[in-house]
Amino acid sequence: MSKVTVVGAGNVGATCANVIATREIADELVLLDIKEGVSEGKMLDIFQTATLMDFDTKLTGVTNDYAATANSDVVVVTSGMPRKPGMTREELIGVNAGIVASVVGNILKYSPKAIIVMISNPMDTMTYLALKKTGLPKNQLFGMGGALDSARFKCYLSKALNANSNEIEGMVIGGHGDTTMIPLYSKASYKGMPVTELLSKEEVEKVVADTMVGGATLTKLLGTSAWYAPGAAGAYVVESIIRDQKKVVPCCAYLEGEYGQQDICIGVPVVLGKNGVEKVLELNLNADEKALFEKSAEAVRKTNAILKEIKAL
Ligand SMILES: NC(=O)c1ccc[n+]([C@@H]2O[C@H](COP(=O)([O-])OP(=O)(O)OC[C@H]3O[C@@H](n4cnc5c(N)ncnc54)[C@H](O)[C@@H]3O)[C@@H](O)[C@H]2O)c1
Ligand SMILES: O=C(O)C[C@H](O)C(=O)O
Repeated sequence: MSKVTVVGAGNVGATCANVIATREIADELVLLDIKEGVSEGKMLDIFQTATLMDFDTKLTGVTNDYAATANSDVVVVTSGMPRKPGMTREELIGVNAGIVASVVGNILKYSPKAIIVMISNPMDTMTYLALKKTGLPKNQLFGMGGALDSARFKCYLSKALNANSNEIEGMVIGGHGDTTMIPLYSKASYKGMPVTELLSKEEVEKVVADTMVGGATLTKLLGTSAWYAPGAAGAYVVESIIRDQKKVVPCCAYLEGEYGQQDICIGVPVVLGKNGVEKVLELNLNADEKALFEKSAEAVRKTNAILKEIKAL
């Protein structure tokens, strides 16, 4: 029997729960929020699609009742404020640091062995904060950003190539920020053909730029940040853990020397299985990509430093 909890029943949390339920990724699913009745209502609404969508995941919605989350195998943290148009993710640090710290403490009281997936923004820094606060081993807590950014990269590549996005390989590493993401176009391919041989330099540059501001573009269109792809990306990483699929997914993992970095959580390809982050894969980056990774890590470190200034760490 597998059990998953999603904390935060807002746009991303409820979408993630909906995908987990409809795809029957877990036997049991709990959704928790501090807003009275919201999780209960959303889970009842999802339950009422069971006969229409043909699934039988056991669903529970609770208001701040962590006892109901006990013995979860995986917990997804989506609680916190989303950005508004014109804001960066980093500006959310002050509000979200307190929320994330209290949520992970509560989760561990009832599910000390749960694999924790951080989604709240600024995600790289929230992952670092949660890891430092809890002292959990690095396999047990990581952040989701690269799965989403890579899905966006493949979406923009498919548009540029006029090709099926499922037949495109592509990965985004680095920080989950408008200026810190690194879409690895040199390694992206369509059916084994490098995209750099299929698109002009200008076309590739546009795909990269669009990917990096993928979240900001949607925030401008929607008035708040996106949820369908973020929620599905959350469910995707949960599935790899619950089903021990060993998928290679770029995730925000704690580095101890890999990619020349120490004491930082940042996006790199990892193997995701029942133990969470089971391995960090070291890609052979070219000189430009290495320089971009260093710059990205520097920016993430700058945001992490704010945690001390605001006394969150
Ligand atoms: N990492 C990513 O790829 C990614 C993608 C999308 C969104 N996000 C981030 O995810 C977060 C959620 O986004 P959203 O669009 O769902 O926002 P939202 O406002 O729709 O939902 C957030 C929910 O968190 C709840 N919440 C707040 N404090 C809580 C607490 N202490 N305990 C439990 N629940 C609490 C709120 O009541 C609300 O329902 C934001 O920080 C956003 O920036 C990250
Ligand atoms: O853009 C945001 O602020 C939310 C999220 O990080 C995203 O990329 O959709």
